[in-house]
Amino acid sequence: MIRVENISKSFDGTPVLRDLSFEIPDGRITALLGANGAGKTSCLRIVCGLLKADAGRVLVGEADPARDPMGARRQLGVVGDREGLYERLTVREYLAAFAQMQGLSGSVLDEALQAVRDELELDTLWNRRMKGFSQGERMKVSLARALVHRPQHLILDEPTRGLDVLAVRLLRKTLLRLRAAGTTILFSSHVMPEVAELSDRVLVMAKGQIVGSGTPQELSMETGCENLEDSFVALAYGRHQLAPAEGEPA
Ligand SMILES: Nc1ncnc2c1ncn2[C@@H]1O[C@H](COP(=O)(O)OP(=O)(O)OP(=O)(O)O)[C@@H](O)[C@H]1O
Repeated sequence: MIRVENISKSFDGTPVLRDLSFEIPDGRITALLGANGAGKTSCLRIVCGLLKADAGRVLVGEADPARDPMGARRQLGVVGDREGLYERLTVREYLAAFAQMQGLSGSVLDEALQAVRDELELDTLWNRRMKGFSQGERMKVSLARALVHRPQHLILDEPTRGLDVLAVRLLRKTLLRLRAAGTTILFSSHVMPEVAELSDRVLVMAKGQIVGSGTPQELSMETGCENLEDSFVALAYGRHQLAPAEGEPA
């Protein structure tokens, strides 16, 4: 379980996260939705221990990333939205280095590498240097890196951005398999059909606060809207934004 308790964060005196609290249960896929600038990435970076909150506390399992970064990192896999890869390394070398940093060695390391190679269909990329990798290839490597140490918790910031259909399907299949195995999954996205299809629970964020949470169906009932996109607009921007644009059918 991931628990966020009363987190606040400001940049240069401007509040970005305001007394934010929520829980992410095990064995479920939770989506974090919010407008551009709502604070999703800042929130995820705090959960991962990459950014320090001004106030409040996070628990990843039993570990607080601010006080016990190594303990939290062992239980966390992270797929960020703007990360770089070490382009001179082959995929195998890169994943082996990360797995070693997580304390894996010997036959355990070899088995972990083989497992992500098979699961993420990395055979043809395995011994290639990563320079020039396409967006989809980079996503596969990022996901493999996040999963190589079999973490209980997985955090993904806009994981499908720029991916083609097959890459999205592979990601979706992987997330569903991890959910079935009990993994705690939190991802941010702007793609409503994907969120509606994949997530058990949705958190809607606006101006650094949670303004709605529940299953997509619960959010529809709460807002009286037919679909997740309209529910999101009503919660995040206000119902007046649901009025049809000029030229659109009412
Ligand atoms: N390091 C920083 N320094 C100053 N301001 C920052 C910093 N990081 C984020 N911000 C600001 O905090 C606000 C929230 O940004 P954040 O990236 O968390 O939003 P987001 O919901 O992930 O947005 P998007 O959907 O556009 O990626 C924005 O106004 C952003 O400009």
